[in-house]
Amino acid sequence: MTVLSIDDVHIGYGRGARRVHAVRGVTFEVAEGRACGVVGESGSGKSSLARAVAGLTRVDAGRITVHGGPPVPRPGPGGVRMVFQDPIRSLNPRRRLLDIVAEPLRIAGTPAAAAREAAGAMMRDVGMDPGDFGPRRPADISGGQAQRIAIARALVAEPSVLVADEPVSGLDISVQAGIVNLLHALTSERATALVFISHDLSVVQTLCDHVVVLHDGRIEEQGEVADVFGRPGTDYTRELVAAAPDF
Ligand SMILES: Nc1ncnc2c1ncn2[C@@H]1O[C@H](COP(=O)(O)OP(=O)(O)OP(=O)(O)O)[C@@H](O)[C@H]1O
Repeated sequence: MTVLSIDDVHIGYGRGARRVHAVRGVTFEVAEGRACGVVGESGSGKSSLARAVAGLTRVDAGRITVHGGPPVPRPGPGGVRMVFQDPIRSLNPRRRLLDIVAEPLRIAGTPAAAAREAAGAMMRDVGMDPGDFGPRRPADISGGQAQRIAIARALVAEPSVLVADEPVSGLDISVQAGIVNLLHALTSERATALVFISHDLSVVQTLCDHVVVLHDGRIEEQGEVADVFGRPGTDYTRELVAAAPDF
């Protein structure tokens, strides 16, 4: 079943001669439990699209819907949550990790004790023992552990869509695979639609079913990952594939 629908979306910044058309008529869909990669060179519009899917950037034209309604950046029906490139900066440095993971549930009105219990279970799901890590603060953990906490916080209130914007780019190579496997396991188990923004084609190939190639804000091509990367249909995609190390 289609969860996320992006229909002829346009996003621009600024006015007049300085106007930048960041996204120009992008259309694609993501079904439940499926992962869609969005790739393209720097400035191709990936982050603008990601933020719009999360309801954080206004769309100038076209429509983004989650289960038929507008995306909302909070828990509940139509909920879309994001994880970002810099996990430590995305976590409140003053709060304990268990409280950080519990916060979306508290916002959604879950009583404190139930929220803490669910947050503890979610921490276990991302491989962080709540007894050990729950009382710690973001400064006490590594980047990979912080990304696990950010993923736990994003998924604890069961959003319909998770948008991950370069979630492993800032991490040590040795911890990247663990985070990618975790994203795959958690989103497919929960039937969460995943939009995965990355410049790393090999990570997209591991994680995603479908891929959308963006070029200057337009879709260059899209399709099943094996087809697009295995038999690129355009010179732009061919160059992206050729430029990818270890590919
Ligand atoms: N807040 C903004 N104000 C003005 N222009 C912006 C803003 N955000 C993005 N842009 C411009 O929109 C275009 C697309 O940027 P965007 O960040 O979406 O691309 P990207 O593919 O995510 O790039 P990167 O990989 O470098 O993050 C670029 O030309 C960028 O300069």
